[in-house]
Amino acid sequence: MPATHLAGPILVIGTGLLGASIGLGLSQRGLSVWLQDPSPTAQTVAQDIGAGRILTTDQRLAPELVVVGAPPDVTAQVVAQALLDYPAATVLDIASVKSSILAALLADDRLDAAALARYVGTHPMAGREKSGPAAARGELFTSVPWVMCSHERTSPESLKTAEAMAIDLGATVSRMKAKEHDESVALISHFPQVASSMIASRLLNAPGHALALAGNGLRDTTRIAASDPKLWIQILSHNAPALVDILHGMRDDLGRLIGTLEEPSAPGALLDLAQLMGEGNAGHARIPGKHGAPPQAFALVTVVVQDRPGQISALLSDIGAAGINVEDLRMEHSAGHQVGLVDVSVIPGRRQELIDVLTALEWKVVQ
Ligand SMILES: NC(=O)c1ccc[n+]([C@@H]2O[C@H](COP(=O)([O-])OP(=O)(O)OC[C@H]3O[C@@H](n4cnc5c(N)ncnc54)[C@H](O)[C@@H]3O)[C@@H](O)[C@H]2O)c1
Ligand SMILES: O=C(O)C(=O)C[C@]1(C(=O)O)C=C[C@@H](O)C=C1
Repeated sequence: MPATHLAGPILVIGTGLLGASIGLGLSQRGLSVWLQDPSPTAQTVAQDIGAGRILTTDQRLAPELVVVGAPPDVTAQVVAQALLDYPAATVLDIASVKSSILAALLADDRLDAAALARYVGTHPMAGREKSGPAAARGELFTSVPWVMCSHERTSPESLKTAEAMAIDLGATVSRMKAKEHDESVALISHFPQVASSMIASRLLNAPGHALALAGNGLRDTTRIAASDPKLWIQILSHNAPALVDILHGMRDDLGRLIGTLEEPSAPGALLDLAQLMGEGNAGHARIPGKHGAPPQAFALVTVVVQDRPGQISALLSDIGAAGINVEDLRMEHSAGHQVGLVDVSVIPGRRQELIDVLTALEWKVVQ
């Protein structure tokens, strides 16, 4: 069983995708996890998948840590109640926005300095375009950034407990003030969500024969357009000012692009397009790799697999048996074909060895 830095018990309030994933990950580490959600279905499914045990109303608990996994709109209220109900516990939330929740807690006159000292606002930079506990994954947080937004009154002990949980779940901890966090995620999370939704909304009236041609370009840019609108209207409205600044910049770029494409043979038009694409290349190259490694730090090996059950696990077990760590994995299916392409990312020093091992085992490696 993996080591843990926590003692438990831990209470997760709000057992949807994120809450149940946290419960699952901590339970897998042998910690005692309790679950609570106003939706009886959400807490039962979370319990059924192994995220912990449902806390009944007559049970008394003295948790070391309370994790609030509720939607942003109600997070401050649930955190405040948990601080009052569990006077010895650290209480953290994982909502995607931080300033509005902190402001509501600081303004809550039921909470004294000692209570506020036990609150830590946090945000794991991991999720899925699905919601609810059925989509939960214990390993969701492996190698992802987890931001700690302590405030002026947060006690060092509570910050340490919150960080211990993130570390236990395999995340990389970083620290930021709430405002700096909200401005950062407006750019790297909330704007991409809006852009993806806007691209996908162009497809509403697309003819079937055009959609039939959809490849990975469209799939890559629209995966998160399937995200839950109920959650995102809360996130976007709580972080509106930071997002509006970015959208103004995007509007300027779009205006420039439209102007250029309206007269593509005008002098300088192609240079303008090249500049726009080049700026995109440069921005993309700045996205860090896994573990905060420099971009493109991993080497890619592409393997052809038959489209039948057990192929991926057979491939992964062959790679594991060779003692090579898989840093990332992507699968591509070609419509109508009986094969798929699996992109395996490994550290560059082991790429050739992986190709040799897989080729010897008669896997078809695309060179
Ligand atoms: N989905 C993501 O990708 C992602 C990633 C990082 C952080 N977050 C944040 O995590 C939180 C949960 O998101 P999710 O994706 O798990 O949503 P979800 O819809 O899957 O789960 C939310 C759960 O909260 C419960 N809930 C509703 N009102 C509640 C209340 N008053 N008290 C307690 N529980 C309540 C719901 O019944 C539901 O089970 C949100 O604040 C979100 O901003 C989401
Ligand atoms: O990968 C996804 O599907 C996500 O929605 C993840 C994502 C992100 O933008 O990276 C979305 C919102 C959360 O607040 C944190 C993470």
